[in-house]
Parts: sequence; structure tokens; C-alpha cells
Amino acid sequence: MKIKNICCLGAGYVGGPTMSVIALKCPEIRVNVVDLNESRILAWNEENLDKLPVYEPGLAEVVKEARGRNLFFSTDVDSAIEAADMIFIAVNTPTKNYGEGKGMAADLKFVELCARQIARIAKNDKIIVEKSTLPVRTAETLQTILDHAGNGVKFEVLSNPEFLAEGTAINDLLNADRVLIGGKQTESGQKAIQSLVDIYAHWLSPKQILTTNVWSSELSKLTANAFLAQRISSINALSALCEATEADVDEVANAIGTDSRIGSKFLKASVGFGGSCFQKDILNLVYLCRYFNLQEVANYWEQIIILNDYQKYRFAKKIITSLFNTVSGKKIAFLGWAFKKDTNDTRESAAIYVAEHLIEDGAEIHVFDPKVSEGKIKADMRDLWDLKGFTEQKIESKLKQIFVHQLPIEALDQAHAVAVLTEWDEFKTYDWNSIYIKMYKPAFVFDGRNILDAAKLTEIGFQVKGIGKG
Ligand SMILES: NC(=O)C1=CN([C@@H]2O[C@H](COP(=O)(O)OP(=O)(O)OC[C@H]3O[C@@H](n4cnc5c(N)ncnc54)[C@H](O)[C@@H]3O)[C@@H](O)[C@H]2O)C=CC1
Ligand SMILES: O=C(O)[C@H]1O[C@H](OP(=O)(O)OP(=O)(O)OC[C@H]2O[C@@H](n3ccc(=O)[nH]c3=O)[C@H](O)[C@@H]2O)[C@H](O)[C@@H](O)[C@@H]1O
Repeated sequence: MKIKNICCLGAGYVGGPTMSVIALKCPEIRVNVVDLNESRILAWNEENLDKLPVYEPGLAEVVKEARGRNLFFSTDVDSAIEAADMIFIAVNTPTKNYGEGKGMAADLKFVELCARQIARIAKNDKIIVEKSTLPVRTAETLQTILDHAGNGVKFEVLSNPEFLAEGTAINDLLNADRVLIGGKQTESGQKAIQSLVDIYAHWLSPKQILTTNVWSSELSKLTANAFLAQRISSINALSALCEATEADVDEVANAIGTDSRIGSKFLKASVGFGGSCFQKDILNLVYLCRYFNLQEVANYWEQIIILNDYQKYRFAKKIITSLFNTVSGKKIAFLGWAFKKDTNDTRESAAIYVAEHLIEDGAEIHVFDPKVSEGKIKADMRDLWDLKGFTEQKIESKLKQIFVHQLPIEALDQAHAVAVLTEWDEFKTYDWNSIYIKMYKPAFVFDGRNILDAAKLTEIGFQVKGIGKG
């Protein structure tokens, strides 16, 4: 079947960039990206491309070319569903924060709502594509809802998980290592797979397009994230040992990474991984293993999260102990709040948890991030304390310990310590001599990303503590 009209439910970090690239590369296909969130859609339609709701290098250029030509953003979900031959579901699948599976299982209520809406609206056969990250066998649930709640039309469900990383999304989409498409082994299933293969074949080679059965595809997404996060927790675990033994974690990573069986990527020790997916997807995997009574397997994967929490805590604790066992009333400058560089996304950022520990010990946190707004930073802290059940009064009083600055120097002026939480390139270019003069002495730098030149900073007079540096 030749696809002429695509609809994507969910205009977030995945729906927006993936559909923009599909529209760019397939000018003959009309792509409607829809969302219930009106302000998000307004932002996608912003004349000023600096105001798009997602910051991604290269995204504005893609949107500029395709928007209004064959790429459209709207809140009219029903019309977009009705007109589409193929519907991508790219809605959020957060960790459940209530009831059965609370804190572990994926909350599929948004996905289920999409399926019910599609079933209600669809008047002709459609291909439904799971783009969101989902527990293995969700396609079965979707098929059941679609078949039972629908108008007698035929739905073919495919799994097409997304592997892009934020900050490099456009490049990852244009030059994907692979796209993965899972479908039924029936004749209609294979035809549906082929329709989706044809779309990606506009810019990817056949070798880059893998096809599997639905369950392998669904599980491969959780597995890929678990393996990636596992590498980070492994190197972070060793960073603690490096600090105790004067080994240097970057040298160890380099030494093992040159073994082609291990490989060099994803071995950068850090203050801990963040982002909306690693933690939620691993918790989801752990929950699934427990559901299938695979306790040892569940415990194995869960350790990645335990170690990541430990790493964030360890970093905060090092700041407190280095500053003579208290940060009460002290100004700690945070360089970076985003969970990684080149994104404005702060979901599960290590900065949030490090700030929490330090605020608990009485610190004043002064944040500068080139892309994250004051409102977002305060909302992140509010959400965390809200989840912990803090009263409004307590939250308001704790928020008074956090300050957000427009200029880095404002955050750094008269600080007792600097903590690097995000690896933004610009931090490396700062005039650290002038910063040193403006700070309290001894002036501490806690480099949670090992991006600064520690030897140079030490020469200036800073007390420098990196991750995994003895
Ligand atoms: N953020 C990332 O880099 C990646 C995310 N993923 C997965 O993709 C999925 C989406 O993630 P994000 O884009 O980051 O989430 P997001 O939260 O940025 O976007 C999801 C959007 O879906 C909208 N939505 C919810 N229910 C809807 C409905 N019934 N109809 C229309 N719109 C609806 C929400 O308003 C929201 O704007 C998740 O399952 C995530 O695990 C996969 C790979 C990368
Ligand atoms: O499912 C998802 O959402 C996506 O999750 C990750 O992408 P993302 O979270 O955007 O970014 P990563 O580059 O993976 O970084 C995640 C976190 O790990 C940290 N990290 C990464 C690499 C490393 O070596 N060390 C390290 O601490 C980053 O700073 C960041 O906090 C995966 O890399 C994507 O393939 C996947 O599609």
C-alpha cells in the first residue's frame, strides 16, 4: 500500500523531530502531527523558529523547509486520524505513579486513549505504528482495543521503536544506525511492514532497515536502552573505585574501549545518567521480568538504577564533605541543568537530585544553563518535592534556596564551589582566571562531567574534584 497521508499522535521530543524528517524526505506524503497540548502545537507553528518547543541542532532548518508544504501541526486529532493511511503513536509512556506497578510499570493510559480514539474515528483500514517505547506485547493490547472498539475496519499494528538521542536527533534520524520494524508474519502484516519500509527507504539503505516479528521489535527497544545505561553504570561504578585508588577513570575507559569487542562509546563517567527514558525503560523491564517471575533477571537489571542513584548521591556528598562537612548558607554554582548538552530537556536530570541533596543540607543553589528557563528549573524541583508529599508551604520555603541566572558570572560570583552538571561546550571556554578571583577561597570545582582542564584549574588555584579522578 502506498502511503499518502500520515498522522502522528504526540508532538513531543520524538513525534516532532521524527515526523519533520519524514516530511522533509517524503515530500509527496502529507504529515499531520497532532497533540492535545495546545500551547505545544502553537509553539510548533511559531513563525520564530527559535521558539519551537524542542531545541535540537538542525531541527529548525528541517521544519522551515517542510512546514506548510507537507508538514502540519494541529490539535485537530480526529480529522488527522480520519484522513490518515498510517498513524504513528508517539505519546508519552511515563512510569506509573499510582496503583498497581506504581514506580515501576509503564503507564499506558495515553497509548490506550489513542487506540480508543483511532477505533472510534477510523472509517477505513489503517496501519498503526507504535513509535512510543512500550512493554513487550503491547501490540496485542492495541490490536484487541482496535478490533473490539472499532467500526469493523481492519487495523494492522506495527512496532517501530525510536532510537534517536536528544541533542543529536536530526543527525540520528538522517543517518540512523538502523530503523527497526516489527510486524505480524501474516500476508497483511508483511504488506504493512513493506509500506513503512518504503517510507524509510526514501533516505536509508536496505541494510539500515531491519524487520522482525512484533515482540522482538518491542523488546529490542527496552534492551537497547538497558544495554546503553548498563555501560554508564558500569563505568560509574568503577569511577568510585578509581577515586579510592588513584586510577583515572578516563584512562581506564580509554584502555578498555580500544578493545574492539568492548568499543569506546558510552563509557564516559558522569554524575549519573538522566533523561526521560533510561530509568523508566529499565524500571519497565524490571517490572516485566518480575511479572514473568524472573526474579534474578529483574534484580540484575535493577542494579543499573540503584548504581545510578548512588552516583548522584555520591557526587552531592562529595561536595558537602569537601566543603568541610556542611554547605549550609553556602553558594553553590551549578553550571548546567539539562540532562545532557544540546537539549533543553531536563527530565530526570542528575542536577535535580544533586540540588535536592544540597538544599537539604542548607545550600543556596545558583544555576546557569544556556537553554533551560527559570520556570522549568523551579518546576522540576517543585515536582520532585510534590511527589515526596511535601506541603505547599515547605515547597515554597525550599524554592527560596534556588536561584536561576541569565549570565554564568552571576551564578559564579562569590560562590564557594562550582558544580558542572551538564557538559555544555561553552563551560570549557570560560575565563576561569577571572572566575577564580570572584569566588570564595578555597574555591572548589566539582566537575560532574570531566570536561574542564583540571591541571589548568589547579594551577590557577582551584581545588578540583572530577568523577573517577584519584
Ligand atoms: N525523548 C526521547 O528522546 C525518546 C523518547 N522515546 C519514547 O517516545 C515516547 C514519547 O516520548 P517524548 O516525545 O519524549 O514525550 P513527550 O512528553 O515530549 O511528548 C508526548 C506528547 O504526546 C501528547 N499526547 C498524550 N496523549 C495524547 C493523545 N491522546 N493524543 C495526542 N497527543 C497526546 C502529549 O501532550 C505530549 O506532547 C515515549 O514512549 C518515549 O519513551 C523513544 C526514543 C527517544
Ligand atoms: O529511548 C530514548 O529516549 C533514547 O535514550 C537515549 O538517548 P537520550 O536519553 O536522549 O541521551 P543519551 O545520549 O543516551 O544520554 C542519556 C544520559 O546518559 C548520560 N551519559 C551518556 C553517555 C555516557 O557515556 N555517559 C553518560 O553519563 C548523558 O549525559 C545523559 O544524561 C538513547 O541513547 C537513545 O538511543 C534512545 O532512543
